[in-house]
Amino acid sequence: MDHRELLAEGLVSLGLEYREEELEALLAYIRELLFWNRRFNLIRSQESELVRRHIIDALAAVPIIRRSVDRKARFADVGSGAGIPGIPLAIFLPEAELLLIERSGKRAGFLRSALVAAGLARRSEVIHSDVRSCGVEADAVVMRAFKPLPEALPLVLPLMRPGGSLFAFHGRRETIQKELEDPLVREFHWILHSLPPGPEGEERHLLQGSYNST
Ligand SMILES: C[S@@+](CC[C@H](N)C(=O)[O-])C[C@H]1O[C@@H](n2cnc3c(N)ncnc32)[C@H](O)[C@@H]1O
Repeated sequence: MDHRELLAEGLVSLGLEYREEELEALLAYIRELLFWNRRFNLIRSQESELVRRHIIDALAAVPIIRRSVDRKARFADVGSGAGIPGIPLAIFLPEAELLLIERSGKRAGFLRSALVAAGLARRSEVIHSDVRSCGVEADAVVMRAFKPLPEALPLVLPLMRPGGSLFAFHGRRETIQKELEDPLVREFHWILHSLPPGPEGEERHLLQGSYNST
């Protein structure tokens, strides 16, 4: 199957309706990623796994995010790397604003090109910075394969606007339970969503967190 067919199959399996322009934007992003990947090794998994392991995984969160975040919200993808989950999500959240925070210069360079390729340049920005010093605020923070929650929360909390949400892509429930025992993690209110399993049947979850500082 080619990328178009894999994307169409994955979107149908998620029950996510799509328009041709969204599929084209994803394909343009994939082309840019594969082009840069030859030089910079942006994604570790096989090219054949890119769609199912990374892009469909990110898009599985779209229905949950659409239900719980304002459609004009500003999102920050922390430790965006190759643009996952921020870029696929922004393609399916057409009124959202997107900030991609990435400290690696070569990845930030790729991300700038990818935003143009995917037609997102008008409502998105790459922040080439360590998250500790990025100085931005967002209504929703998304992160995937960034750091375990006890390490990540002190870094992302200063970015979150009052009443904001955090969406952390996660794997096994057992690992999540351990992270939820941490004192700072326990100060958040969490909703645990099960996502469809990965290509090898791996457990996938989305943790939705909110923080009440009062
Ligand atoms: C394992 S990659 C995950 C990338 C992507 N989110 C994904 O799911 O494929 C982690 C990324 O976070 C970035 N990163 C790690 N610590 C960071 C920090 N303190 N500030 C900004 N970016 C950071 C790394 O440069 C790397 O690109």
